[in-house]
Formats: sequence, structure tokens, C-alpha cells
Amino acid sequence: MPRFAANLSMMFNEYDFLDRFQAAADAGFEAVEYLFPYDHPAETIAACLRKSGLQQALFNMPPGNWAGGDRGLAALPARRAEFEAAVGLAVDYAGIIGTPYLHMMAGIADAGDEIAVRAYREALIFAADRTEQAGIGLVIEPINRRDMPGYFLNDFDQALAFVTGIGRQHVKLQFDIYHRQILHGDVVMGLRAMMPHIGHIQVASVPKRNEPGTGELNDRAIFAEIDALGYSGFIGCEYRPAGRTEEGLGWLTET
Ligand SMILES: O=C(O)[C@@H](O)C(=O)CO
Ligand SMILES: [Mg+2]
Repeated sequence: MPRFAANLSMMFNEYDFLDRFQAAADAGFEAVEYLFPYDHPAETIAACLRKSGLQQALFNMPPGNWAGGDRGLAALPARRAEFEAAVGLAVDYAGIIGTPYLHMMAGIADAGDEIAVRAYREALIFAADRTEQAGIGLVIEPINRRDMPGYFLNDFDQALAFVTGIGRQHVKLQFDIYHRQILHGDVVMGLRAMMPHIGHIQVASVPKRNEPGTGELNDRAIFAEIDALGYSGFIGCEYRPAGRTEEGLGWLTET
């Protein structure tokens, strides 16, 4: 049975962000992930983890101006200085919070534009160097363009090519089952083919992005496959609960 991390950006939204840690622990989770911790001092987040006895599974590097439409900066050459500062801040936070992985978002850019591709490749090398020095894993995640229109990294083979192209042990793929199903389907074959390069996995039902087991996929069979493939990390529960978070956790005990 895989181990699950509550995604505090989507789950437990009934509570203030800092209270979501204890709520996740009380609900039986042993780990958490979230998009961005940067509204709070890293020491405060670390204290929440300690107090609730939770492990940190993953968080994202600062994405630029999220409210203004930014979804990462890596493929945007004009934002390079801001990107480098974002990597620095994320690594500083990771040093205090502790996390096995940081997720570098790509940004809104044309995946066929050579300038964006070059910028992304260079950004990936920069982030790989900084995270390697800090002893942290780095992941990149293909995201479907229905949820994130114009997102640069929107294909699993494209993402895998960047991972294998850079050829660094600590740079891996973030395999979000929800995005995989929307983009390509063939989830189990994708997991089998890519598992040596997968650093982190996330799950939600398709198409509603609710609790696992409520959509078009047989999530239980997929979890069994992930186990059989020897994945030892956490699966991030990156879903929007259909109702109150705690009331929708039956799938966790049934898995
Ligand atoms: O799947 C997603 O959307 C996330 O994992 C993310 O990092 C950006 O929103
Ligand atoms: Mg995801």
C-alpha cells in the first residue's frame, strides 16, 4: 500500500494554512505537500511539521506573480534574474523546512519556440546545480493545458526528454496521474516506462479532480501497480475534496 501525503493547497481548506498541518496529522496522514510556503517564515512551517509529527514530501519554487497569471519562470528568458532569485529562496526554505523534492514550474510559453526551449534547458541546469549543492531532489511536472492554458511543459515525453537530457540523478519527473490521464491516458504503461525517472507522484480523480476512486480511473489498481513497481516515495493527494475534507477520506482506509 503506497504512502500518501495530503496536499495542503487543495485539502483541508476549511482551516487556515498553518492549521492544516495538524488537521492532516489528525486525519491519519504521515506527510504533506503544498504549492507555496512563502507567505510564512520557513521556521514557522518547520515548527508546524515538528508539532504535528508530519514529514514534508514536496513544495514548489516561487512561480512569479501567480495572481497576475505567472505559472513559473523557467522557460521565460526575460525573467531569468527573478527565476534565479526564486530558486535561491526555495533552496533556503528547503534548508529550514526539509524536503526531499522541490518542483520547478516551467511557465506560460510556447513549447515549440526554440528560445523558450533553450531558456528552459538552461534554467533546469541552473536549478539542478543549486539543488544538488543543497542535497535536494528536483522535479518537473507536465501539466495539462485545460487546467493551465499555455503551460510550456505539457507532454510527458517532452518532460522525460528534459530529465534524461540533463542526466543528473537527482532530477526527476513529477508524475501527476490526473494530468497523465488528461494528456495521454495509458497511465499504467506510463508509470512502467517512466518509473526509473519518477521522483514524486500525485493523484486526483479525472475529470473532476476530486477524491481518488470517484472518477474514470481504477485508482486502487493503479496504486497496486505503483507498489509493484517498487515506488517508495509519497503519493501527493492533490485533489479538491467534493465536500468537507475529512468526510471524503474513506478512500484512504479502503485502499
Ligand atoms: O498539478 C498541479 O497543478 C501542481 O502539481 C502544481 O505544482 C502546479 O499547480
Ligand atoms: Mg500536480
